[in-house]
Amino acid sequence: MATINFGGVEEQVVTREEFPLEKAREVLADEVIAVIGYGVQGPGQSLNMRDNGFNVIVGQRKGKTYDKAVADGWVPGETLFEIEEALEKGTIICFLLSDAAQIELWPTVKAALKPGKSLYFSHGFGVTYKEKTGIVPPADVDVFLVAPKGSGTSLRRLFVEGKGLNSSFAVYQDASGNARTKAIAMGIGVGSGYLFETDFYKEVTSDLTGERGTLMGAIQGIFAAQYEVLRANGHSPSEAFNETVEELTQSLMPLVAENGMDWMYANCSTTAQRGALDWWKPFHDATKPVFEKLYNSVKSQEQAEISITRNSQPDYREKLEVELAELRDSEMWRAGAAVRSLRPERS
Ligand SMILES: NC(=O)c1ccc[n+]([C@@H]2O[C@H](COP(=O)([O-])OP(=O)(O)OC[C@H]3O[C@@H](n4cnc5c(N)ncnc54)[C@H](O)[C@@H]3O)[C@@H](O)[C@H]2O)c1
Ligand SMILES: CC(C)(O)[C@@H](O)C(=O)O
Ligand SMILES: [Mg+2]
Ligand SMILES: [Mg+2]
Repeated sequence: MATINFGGVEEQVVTREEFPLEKAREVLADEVIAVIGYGVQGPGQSLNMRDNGFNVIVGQRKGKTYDKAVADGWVPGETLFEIEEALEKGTIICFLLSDAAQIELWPTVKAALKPGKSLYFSHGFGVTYKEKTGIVPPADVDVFLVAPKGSGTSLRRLFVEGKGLNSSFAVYQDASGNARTKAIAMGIGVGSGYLFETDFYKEVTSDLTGERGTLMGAIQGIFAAQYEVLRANGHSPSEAFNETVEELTQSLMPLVAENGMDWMYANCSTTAQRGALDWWKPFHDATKPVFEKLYNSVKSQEQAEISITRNSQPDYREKLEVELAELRDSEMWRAGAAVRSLRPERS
């Protein structure tokens, strides 16, 4: 473990220098890694591991997603199987169904978890909320997680570009005495940049907060609020969209990603810097109570309950699609589609 100073706090992280791909391949040399589910994380993780030289198979029920797996080069009967068959063949079971679907499939997965096998998650959800999910792994299997901090789509794209997402890892149960090493080897295998250690509870709590907060929920809320104010004051959709979203994603966030917030500020006018330095605090003060409410709702398991109940309904996909369509069909995001189509690289 390398000791890294994160803003004054020292943490131990695993880097690819100290745990190279070669070592990960050695650790997992005798394992058959069965990726169960081919939604978003399934393709990213399985393709990266396959390209990294691991022995990987995919388990996916028949349908559109199965066909996608075939198109991605997984071969039926050789590296692509029905879920039950993949569970049988795998020694490390990567449980990458949606969190709600994991509940339904758990009895089947549990039956396949013979002593000595490992159960791998990419979220702390299933076992942390075991009273709600019923996911209680047998005592004689290793249970660990690697949670890439980003979409499976980005995990794959960055890997192909020779880059990587950072991932957290955690061990829930160490039956073999080797669970932590296996978890790290899996983290390197799926294409992580560096790996930071956590536990299942902290992973699920921070993850649910982040995606409801700044990563997805809060950002849409703030975009919508500013766009509405600009529109109500006579600004055109293109002016409002450019000043709310397009400039952020195309110009300013890449600067933040490159070298931090002060670097982005420093590359804007002193007029902009003066205003931003004055206004970030009122935005902070206005939103902090909302973040506190959100964190408490995660902590009380209310968010887990909502997620399970809503995503277990037979028509949950259709209902999500209606809500996504509402976003897509809003004036702001329709303006966004028009703005994107006019980017020089797209025209
Ligand atoms: N989406 C991400 O990028 C992301 C990022 C980090 C962690 N995670 C975690 O990774 C895990 C997988 O998430 P995901 O977003 O890739 O999942 P997903 O919602 O894309 O679903 C994955 C698969 O589940 C299958 N499925 C759904 N219901 C099923 C059922 N009843 N029986 C059998 N198969 C069923 C689908 O066919 C699909 O292949 C979750 O624990 C999630 O929290 C996801
Ligand atoms: C990609 C995210 C938001 O980080 C992940 O947590 C998810 O649930 O999809
Ligand atoms: Mg999440
Ligand atoms: Mg996440």
